[in-house]
Amino acid sequence: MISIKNLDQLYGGTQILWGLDLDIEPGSITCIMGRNGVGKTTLLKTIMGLLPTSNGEITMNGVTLNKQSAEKRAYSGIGYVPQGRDIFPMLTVEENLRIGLPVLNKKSKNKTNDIPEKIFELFPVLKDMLHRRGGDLSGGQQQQLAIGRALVLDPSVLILDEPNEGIQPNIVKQIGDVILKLNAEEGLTVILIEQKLGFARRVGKEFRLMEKGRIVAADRMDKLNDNLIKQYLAV
Ligand SMILES: Nc1ncnc2c1ncn2[C@@H]1O[C@H](COP(=O)(O)OP(=O)(O)OP(=O)(O)O)[C@@H](O)[C@H]1O
Repeated sequence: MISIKNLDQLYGGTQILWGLDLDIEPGSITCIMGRNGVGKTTLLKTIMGLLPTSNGEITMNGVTLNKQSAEKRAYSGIGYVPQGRDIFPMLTVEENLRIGLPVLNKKSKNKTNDIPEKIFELFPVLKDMLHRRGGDLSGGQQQQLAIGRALVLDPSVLILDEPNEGIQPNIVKQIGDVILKLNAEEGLTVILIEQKLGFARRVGKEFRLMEKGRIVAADRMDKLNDNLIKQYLAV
């Protein structure tokens, strides 16, 4: 479904991604893993169109994304939850969630002013906190809001950049449960950067290990062995 071929990415004169190849199958949950600074976030931002594609090709369902804006990619069904969440702190939870409605309405025949009930079923806390400002929520609640906001767009692919960074274990568990449920029940394709091995093993079906801007190992999650961990993940 998403296919990346020979992708280079540079910041100014510094090359970060080097001829990177990556295939993401529909309905998969793929953990992108690797030490700090290997280019994981840069890869996700390039898939999302937040960085221009320097060289190489990114396609989704056979359509080339290279020249499409991030907004167009969101319309095409790619949801993105950035590192650090990026919710609007001065807007209420409801206002944060409503931001996705114009995209949803453009995609579907049934126009709505209502936030899909599904979001509140997945994250009940968002209903309880509907009128609170985003900035007043805890870190874990903000992460749930950021994921909820991405899901309002009804994406077919959800991209998450370290969703569990700095979040308490019970909310990490809930986020994992939501990812597994959406994947099992709706076939949602998920790509996430994950540093926590336990979470990656529980939720991920596939792994891709990165080093120095390249994918250096790719397999099913049950094949992530101690040698690979030692070589590419241990610090
Ligand atoms: N806007 C930028 N301008 C210049 N260099 C950047 C920029 N953003 C990231 N870099 C550099 O690109 C390299 C890859 O960064 P990136 O954030 O993609 O890595 P990462 O694997 O996601 O790391 P982490 O696990 O620490 O988030 C790093 O050396 C980083 O310093």
